[in-house]
This record gives sequence, structure tokens and C-alpha cells, in this order.
Amino acid sequence: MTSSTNKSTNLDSALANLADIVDQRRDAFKAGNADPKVSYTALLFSKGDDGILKKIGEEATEAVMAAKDSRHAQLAPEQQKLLVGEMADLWFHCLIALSQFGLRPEDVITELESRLGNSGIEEKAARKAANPE
Ligand SMILES: N=c1c2ncn([C@@H]3O[C@H](COP(=O)(O)OP(=O)(O)OP(=O)(O)O)[C@@H](O)[C@H]3O)c2ncn1[C@@H]1O[C@H](COP(=O)(O)O)[C@@H](O)[C@H]1O
Repeated sequence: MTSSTNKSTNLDSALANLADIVDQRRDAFKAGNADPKVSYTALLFSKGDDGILKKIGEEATEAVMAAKDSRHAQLAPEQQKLLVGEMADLWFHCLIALSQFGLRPEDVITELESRLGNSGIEEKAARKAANPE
């Protein structure tokens, strides 16, 4: 597996390039120029909000199950490979959802970057204090 000190790919550009393909498929599908029988991406867009969001739930569950399997197998390489595959499926379907809602992975990266250095514990405590139930 790739370590954080051995980054062979540019994460930003990899996600942006895939999002470009997804957006192109979305626009082509809307224009009647992408066939859901040929393009899996077009097939997802043909299912609309509910179909796309349902798929994220399914892929998230598959990723959780793969992670449990990998832990059970003490992170054996074959199980780790399956887990990476399931996480890739989940990320891909998240890109489809972002596209469906007119958003980009850059929006998510900007949000994550804005949180850098902010303690999650402190952020949650401040939110609770501002909105006590
Ligand atoms: N990155 C992906 C990608 N990742 C996953 N998938 C598809 O997502 C689906 C995963 O869903 P499932 O888990 O339900 O698949 P499954 O396990 O085969 O099905 P089940 O047995 O669980 O029912 C599979 O059909 C995968 O092929 C993807 N399909 C497309 N892409 C990218 O999107 C581009 C455009 O794809 P098309 O629109 O199909 O041309 C491709 O060139 C790729 O770069």
C-alpha cells in the first residue's frame, strides 16, 4: 500500500480528472448523447437523486464489510486490496452524487482544508454550546 511519505499520485488532480469525466457524462446524458446501456455513469444519472443516493448507502456498507473482513484477516494484503477496491467504489459514487448536485471534489477539499488545525472535539463543543437542545 502507498504510504503518506510515498505519494505517487496527485490526489487533487486524480479526483478532478475523474470528476471531469463524470460531469461530461452527466451533461451528455442530459443531452441524450450518453447511453445508459453503454455507460455505467449515464446509467446512474438515469436513476436520479434517489438511485444515486441509494447506491452510496450500498457502497458504504460494502466498504464497512470489507474493512471488517480485513481486520479479521489481520490486514492481510488480499483483504486490504479488496478494501481499497470498495473504498474506490464509494469515492466514485460520491463523485457521481457531487456532480448530480452541481458540486465538485474541489469543494470538499476546500472544506477539509478550512478545517485543518481545528480540533474536532473543540468544534463540536462550540457547536453544542451555541445550539443547546
Ligand atoms: N471509476 C469508475 C468506477 N468505479 C466503479 N465503477 C462501477 O461501479 C459499479 C460498482 O457497483 P457494484 O458494487 O454494484 O458492482 P458489482 O459488485 O459488480 O455489482 P453487485 O454484484 O454488487 O450487484 C461497477 O459496475 C463498477 O464498474 C466505475 N465505473 C466507472 N468509473 C470511471 O468512470 C468512467 C466512465 O465510465 P462509463 O460511464 O461506464 O463509461 C470510467 O472510464 C472510469 O474512469
